Amino acid sequence: MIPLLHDFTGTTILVFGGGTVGARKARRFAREADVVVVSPDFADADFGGAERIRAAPDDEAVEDWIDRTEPALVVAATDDTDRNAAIEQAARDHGALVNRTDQHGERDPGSVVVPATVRDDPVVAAVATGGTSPALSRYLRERIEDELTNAGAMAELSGELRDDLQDRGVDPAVRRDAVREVVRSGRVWKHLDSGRTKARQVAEDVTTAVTGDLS
Ligand SMILES: C[C@@]1(CC(=O)O)c2cc3[nH]c(cc4nc(cc5[nH]c(cc(n2)[C@H]1CCC(=O)O)[C@@](C)(CC(=O)O)[C@@H]5CCC(=O)O)C(CC(=O)O)=C4CCC(=O)O)c(CCC(=O)O)c3CC(=O)O
Ligand SMILES: NC(=O)C1=CN([C@@H]2O[C@H](COP(=O)(O)OP(=O)(O)OC[C@H]3O[C@@H](n4cnc5c(N)ncnc54)[C@H](O)[C@@H]3O)[C@@H](O)[C@H]2O)C=CC1
Repeated sequence: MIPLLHDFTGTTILVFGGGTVGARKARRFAREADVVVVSPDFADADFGGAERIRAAPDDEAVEDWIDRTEPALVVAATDDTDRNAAIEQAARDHGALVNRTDQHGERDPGSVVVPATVRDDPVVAAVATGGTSPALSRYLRERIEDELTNAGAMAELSGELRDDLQDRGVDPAVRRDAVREVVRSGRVWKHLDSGRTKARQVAEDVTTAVTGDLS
């Protein structure tokens, strides 16, 4: 399985099942999508501000919910395997992506897996185990969390320098070397701890060492 990134901004995501698993997925997706959770009852958990609707849809009602909400992704997180299978089929029939939470192993196209995720925006890292050991995904996610400290700031800083070099017409090969040096520079990383202004100065010194003085 190959991880891809998907932008769900402006879409609706429909979750069936209000247990701890439904809550975790709702939280995950509510950061950028409008999430609707349909379930006869709800765990005492954080649903990330998702809209909660109390209902216990049968297979036909599942189809109605999907028709009505036109979701980009449907999450099947009920505790009923047959119902989850019907939810998967209905999502497919509607051309939506589907996340079966009660299965692991091979998947058909359009059936997606949710990895463990670490963020320091705009940087994101994901861990999955091919469904073999979600507990390990979680543990590895915890272990790499610290690795991403300041990665977001580094992405923004090196992105700005990349744009600057592009604007100044620097040759692509030189530009690439300069940006590579910046993201690998221990000094730039160190200064990101204490603020962006100094880090930017140090990063500019690093790029100038590669490009020569362009002024
Ligand atoms: C296939 C997949 C489908 C999907 O949900 O997309 C799936 C399926 C199943 N999970 C089960 C169990 C657990 N899942 C977790 C945790 C997470 N599960 C997540 C993803 C995935 N879970 C996908 C594969 C990802 C991969 O490839 O690794 C994470 C990473 C992402 C998220 O959910 O947000 C999130 C950690 C988030 C974080 O902390 O960062 C824990 C750990 C815990 O709770 O502490 C346990 C208990 C321990 C254990 O079993 O490992 C069961 C068995 C249920 C049963 O026993 O009946 C099934 C069904 C089955 O395996 O058949
Ligand atoms: N993917 C993952 O990360 C994990 C998946 N699982 C699997 O996920 C499923 C859900 O796990 P939990 O949240 O712990 O279970 P749970 O039993 O706490 O929650 C299931 C929820 O589904 C609701 N439900 C039942 N029929 C429904 C219907 N027709 N429509 C909508 N909602 C309905 C129930 O009322 C309940 O609120 C289980 O099948 C379990 O095997 C379990 C742990 C982790």
